[in-house]
Amino acid sequence: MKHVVRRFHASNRILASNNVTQSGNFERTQATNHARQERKPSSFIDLKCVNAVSGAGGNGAIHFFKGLVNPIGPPCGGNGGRGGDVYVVASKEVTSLGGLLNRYRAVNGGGGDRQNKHGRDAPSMEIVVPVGTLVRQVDSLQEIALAKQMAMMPKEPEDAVPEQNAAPQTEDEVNPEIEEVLTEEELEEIEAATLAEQAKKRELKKERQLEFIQQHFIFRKDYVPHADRIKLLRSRIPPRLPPQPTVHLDLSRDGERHLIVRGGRGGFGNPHFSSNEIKGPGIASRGEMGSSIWLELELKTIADVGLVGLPNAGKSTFLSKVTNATPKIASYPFTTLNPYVGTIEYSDNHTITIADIPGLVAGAHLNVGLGHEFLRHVERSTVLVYIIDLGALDCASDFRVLRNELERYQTGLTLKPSLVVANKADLGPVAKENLAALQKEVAACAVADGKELVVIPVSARDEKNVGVALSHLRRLVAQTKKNE
Ligand SMILES: Nc1nc2c(ncn2[C@@H]2O[C@H](COP(=O)(O)OP(=O)(O)OP(=O)(O)O)[C@@H](O)[C@H]2O)c(=O)[nH]1
Ligand SMILES: [Mg+2]
Repeated sequence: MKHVVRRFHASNRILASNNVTQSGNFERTQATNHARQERKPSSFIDLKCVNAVSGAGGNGAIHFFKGLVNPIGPPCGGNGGRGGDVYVVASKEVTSLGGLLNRYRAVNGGGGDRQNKHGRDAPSMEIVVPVGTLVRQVDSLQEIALAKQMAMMPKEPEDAVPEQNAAPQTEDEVNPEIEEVLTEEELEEIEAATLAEQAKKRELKKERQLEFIQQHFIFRKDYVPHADRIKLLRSRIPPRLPPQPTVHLDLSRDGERHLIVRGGRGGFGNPHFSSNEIKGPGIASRGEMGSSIWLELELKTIADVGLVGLPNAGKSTFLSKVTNATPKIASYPFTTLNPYVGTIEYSDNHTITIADIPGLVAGAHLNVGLGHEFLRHVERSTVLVYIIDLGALDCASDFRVLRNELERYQTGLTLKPSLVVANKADLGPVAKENLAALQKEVAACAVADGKELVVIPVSARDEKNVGVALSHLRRLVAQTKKNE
């Protein structure tokens, strides 16, 4: 049998300090400490938040051809280039989110130049993620904090009566009592003050308008546009593009590529603004700003088969015998700390991918052991394989524990087409006795679910009966895919 393997990087999965102990459960004691000491920190990460920022467009330029006759010739400022887009790409060459940066910032577009030279368009930037990554747009941390703050702010009582604003008095409606009291000079002073106030307001409005215009346009040195030009320029501001839809992607194919944030458009050089009225425009437009969004990336392995079992049941041994994956195998629990994916290659070159994940224990949903977060890696498997240790004290109870944890992770997960591999069948009479008890329990579950559930005794270590399990797996995967 030929084997091809896709392997996740070694893990630095955080061994969350978890001292929860329940009777009958594994405690994360010496065994896990052992595993922790033996493993060097590495980069397996299956959940990550990244910030994607597109590049700003380049500014348009203000230039004029200079001739011998005419020192200020026709306008020749080039347009600005486009800012870089940010894409997300799925690649089977990448197996973890561990290598991703926290921020992806695309380059800004180049500015325009003299002699109608346009700025260069910036290259796009790619966030390369493993196949099986889910990409969701989320609020930035600041936005989440702000929303929380707003929610905590006391609301205005509904029955509060709004303050009655007295209608402004016009000149003719001056309170007669005041008129009686104020002298003519005093009234003139008030009038002058009001006029000054109004002039100040007008000035302020003009300043604001200019500021707004300057956000979109660049002017030749010392040029301050008049009110009519400001009005004209306002009408020349390019309309905004429709907002991009919220990002929500499931990257399941190798090479899949999606636009995440669009780069800003480049600004126009001054020739764009020449017209019959304006022959030598000292104006160019600025490039559009880039956009920034936050993405939550979650890796959920897509394999045909997902192996689930208690620690030490022999999942990694099984994987190592049916593929050429080389997971660590040892006689202490929690040897496997991050998912592995291997490929079973049948003699007719048919292939099936199979994912081994860290062991589950009772209470994994409460973060006992390594927790049940790793189940995201079998969630999307076509078929589940329960690996049960026939040397354990109570195999039937082990099977119940596994099913319970699967259901707690995701309701209905146990209804997936499944196979029970009763491992360590080489252990003699104990194994035989346990196998009978397990078969009884599995049969009861199969009846309750109305599903076919077969138990295949194997010895992964001695490679006994493994071929039967593989044939059964192939049939189950094919059948399920056909029905989908
Ligand atoms: N007797 C016997 N021992 C086995 C068999 N399969 C695995 N083992 C032993 O069981 C122990 C655990 O095997 P692993 O494959 O590391 O178990 P695991 O389920 O991957 O364990 P975790 O990664 O800790 O969850 C090792 O000492 C293996 O040699 C088998 O078929 N028979
Ligand atoms: Mg293992």
